[in-house]
Amino acid sequence: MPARLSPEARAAGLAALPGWREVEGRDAIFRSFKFADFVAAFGFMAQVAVVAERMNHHPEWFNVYHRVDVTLSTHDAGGLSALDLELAQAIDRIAGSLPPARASE
Ligand SMILES: C[C@H](O)[C@H](O)[C@H]1CNC2=NC(N)=NC(=O)C2=N1
Repeated sequence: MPARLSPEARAAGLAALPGWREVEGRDAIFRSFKFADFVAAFGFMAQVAVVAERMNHHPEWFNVYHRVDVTLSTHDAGGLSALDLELAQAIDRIAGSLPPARASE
């Protein structure tokens, strides 16, 4: 069973994930992504799904058109664990490998 991060580990982990923010009133982190279009957003979700399944650690997410909102927390630990930091890093790598949304969007 994954353990919740200590305050020090949490602070260090979040410092290494500048695109993510803490969720108000919940021990979780959040990031919103925008992609070139719906197919790119879905391709992102498909790639993340493979990593999440391999880790047995799954995101809470919402998709509308080219946007994907991702929330990470470890349900079994009741808050943030190292698995969330690891999955967030993997998610950022996948998102960074895809074409970004046009600046106007
Ligand atoms: C039974 C299964 O291994 C557990 O429910 C796993 C699945 N994926 C999970 N994902 C997340 N985010 N938190 C969990 O505690 C978790 N637990």
